[in-house]
Amino acid sequence: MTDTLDVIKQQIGDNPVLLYMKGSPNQPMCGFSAQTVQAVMSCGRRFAFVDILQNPDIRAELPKYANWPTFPQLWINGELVGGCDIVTDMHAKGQLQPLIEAAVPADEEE
Ligand SMILES: N[C@@H](CCC(=O)N[C@@H](CS)C(=O)NCC(=O)O)C(=O)O
Ligand code: FES
Repeated sequence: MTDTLDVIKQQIGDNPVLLYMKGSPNQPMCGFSAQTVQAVMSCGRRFAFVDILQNPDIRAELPKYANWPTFPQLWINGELVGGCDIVTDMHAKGQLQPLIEAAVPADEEE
């Protein structure tokens, strides 16, 4: 349990933009994850992801740590932004792009 929490904290701390999702960006395994990853990808910056279907321990522990019951979860700069509803809404309002651009400056891209 403690180990899983350490892994989660490290992932969140190490990655300025991190998406916990079902499946992968190229092969999302749920419509909520598909919509969310599409919004994140459209912002054109590199981001990390964790497939929680491949990591049942994280699937079990993260909702408690995050105080957020479902997936996907988008974390930016160590803070939970939200799930599919919030992320797609922010994207529609033009609020997601500036947030991601600020977290991952273009000149840090490879
Ligand atoms: N309204 C939610 C939809 C996400 C959702 O309902 N996710 C469910 C089904 S994919 C979930 O993660 N359930 C817990 C689980 O599968 O571990 C959002 O905005 O993210
Ligand atoms: S896996 Fe069934 S709604 Fe996401």
